[in-house]
Amino acid sequence: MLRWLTAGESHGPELVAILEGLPAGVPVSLDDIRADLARRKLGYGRGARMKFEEDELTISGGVRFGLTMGSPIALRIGNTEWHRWVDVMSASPVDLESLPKGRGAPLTRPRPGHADLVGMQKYGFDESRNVLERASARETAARVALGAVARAFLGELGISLVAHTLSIGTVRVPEGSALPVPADVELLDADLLRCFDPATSALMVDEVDRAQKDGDTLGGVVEVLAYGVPPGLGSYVHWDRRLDSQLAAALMGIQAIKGVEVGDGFETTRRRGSEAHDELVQGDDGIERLSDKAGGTEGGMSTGTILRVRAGMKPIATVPHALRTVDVATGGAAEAHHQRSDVCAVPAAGVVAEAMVALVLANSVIEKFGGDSIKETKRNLAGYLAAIPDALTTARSTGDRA
Ligand SMILES: Cc1cc2nc3c(=O)[nH]c(=O)nc-3n(C[C@H](O)[C@H](O)[C@H](O)COP(=O)(O)O)c2cc1C
Ligand SMILES: C=C(O[C@@H]1CC(C(=O)O)=C[C@@H](OP(=O)(O)O)[C@H]1O)C(=O)O
Repeated sequence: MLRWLTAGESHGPELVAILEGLPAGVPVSLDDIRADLARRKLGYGRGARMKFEEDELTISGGVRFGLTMGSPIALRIGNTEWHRWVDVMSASPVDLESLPKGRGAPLTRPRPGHADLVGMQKYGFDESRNVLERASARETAARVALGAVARAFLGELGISLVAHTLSIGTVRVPEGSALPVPADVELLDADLLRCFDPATSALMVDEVDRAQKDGDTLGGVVEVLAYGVPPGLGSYVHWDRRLDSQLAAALMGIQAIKGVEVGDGFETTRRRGSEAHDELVQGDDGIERLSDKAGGTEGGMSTGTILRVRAGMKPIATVPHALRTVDVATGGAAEAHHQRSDVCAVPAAGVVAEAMVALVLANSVIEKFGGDSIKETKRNLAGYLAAIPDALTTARSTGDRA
C-alpha cells in the first residue's frame, strides 16, 4: 500500500509531504519535481502570489544518489514569503496587540464558498485565519510534489499521464476534439490554459479577461489521461477497491472540485445501451475495443485502454466583486473578506488532478504487483501480462502517447 500525508499552512514556513510504500530503485530527480511544481503555478488568470512566491524544494528522506531507497520519502517545500508572515503565523504565542496596526487583524467576514464559516463553527475559532490557512490550495503544491514521485515510478512501468483543460466558464473544447492528445503535448506547459485546442484556448483567455474586468471569478473542467495502464488495476469485489471510486475520491479531495466523471460520465446516461458501451472485436494484437466511452475502467478495474477522468472546479470563492456575508464580530451585514485571489485556477487544478491520479494509480500498481524494488515490480507486471491467455489478451494502450 502507498500512503501519503501533507502538512503545512498557506503562509507558514513550508509544506511537508511524506510518501510511504514506494519500492527502491525508482529514479527521483529534484528537477523533475521542480518542473511539476512550476507547471502548477502556470495558467492564465492566476493571482499575483504565483509570480513572487517560490517553491523551495528539498528532499529530506528516502532518496539517495537519485534513487529511492524503499524508505519513506520526505519532501519539503519552503515558502519564500515566510519572512512576511513570521509574526502572524508564529508557532509560539504572540501578543497581536503589540504588532503594527492591522497586522494579524481578525478575519470576521467569512467568504461564501470557502471553508471560513463552517471551519470557525467546527474548530471553535472566532475568526477564519486558522481555517483558510489550511483550507487554501497552497497545500496542493505538496500533492504535486508527491505526484511527481508517483509519476516517476509509473514511468518505469511504461505508464504516463497528462492533464488538459476542457472548459473555462462556458467556453468548452468542441465535442470530439478531446482525443487524441498530440504527442507534443509538453508544449502546452508554455500554453496559457493547458488547452490543446488553440482556437478554444484564445476564447478562454477572453473569458478570463472578461471575468477579471467584472471583478468576478471562474471555474471549469479538466481531464486527466493516463497511457500504458495495464488491465486489472482495482477490483469489482468491494466498493472501496474499485479503481473508479478511488479516483473519484482523490479528485474530489482537491480544493473546489465539485464533480468527477469517468470517461464520458454523465453524457453516457443520455445514451441508449446500444450506443453507450465500447464493443469488442478481435484485432491483430488481441481483443480491441471499438471506442473509448468508458474511459478505461469497467467493473471498477482498469481495462488497459487510455484512462480518462474529468474533474469540475467551482469558481474561485474569493470574488473581488465581494459577496454578501455577515461580520461575525458584529452580526451585521458586510462584504466578504477579499484582498487578492486567482480569477481562474483551472489549469493549475489540472496539474493537481494529474498528481492525484498518479498517486492512485501508483497505489493500485503496488497493491497488485507489489515489489520491494522496482525490478521486482517490473518482473511481476511482466509475468502477469504474459500469463493472460491468448484468448483474453487485449492490446495495451501505448505509454508514450504516440
Ligand atoms: C489550484 C487552486 C487555486 C485556488 N486558488 C484560490 C484563490 O486564489 N482564492 C480562493 O478563494 N480559492 C481558491 N481556490 C479554491 C479554494 O481553495 C476552495 O474553494 C476552498 O478550499 C473551498 O473549497 P471546497 O468547498 O471545495 O472545499 C483554489 C483552488 C485550487 C485547486
Ligand atoms: C498559494 C496558492 O494558492 C492560493 C490558494 C488560495 C485558496 O484560497 O485556496 C488563495 C490564494 O492565496 P492568497 O489568499 O494568499 O492570495 C492563492 O494564491 C498556491 O496555489 O500556491
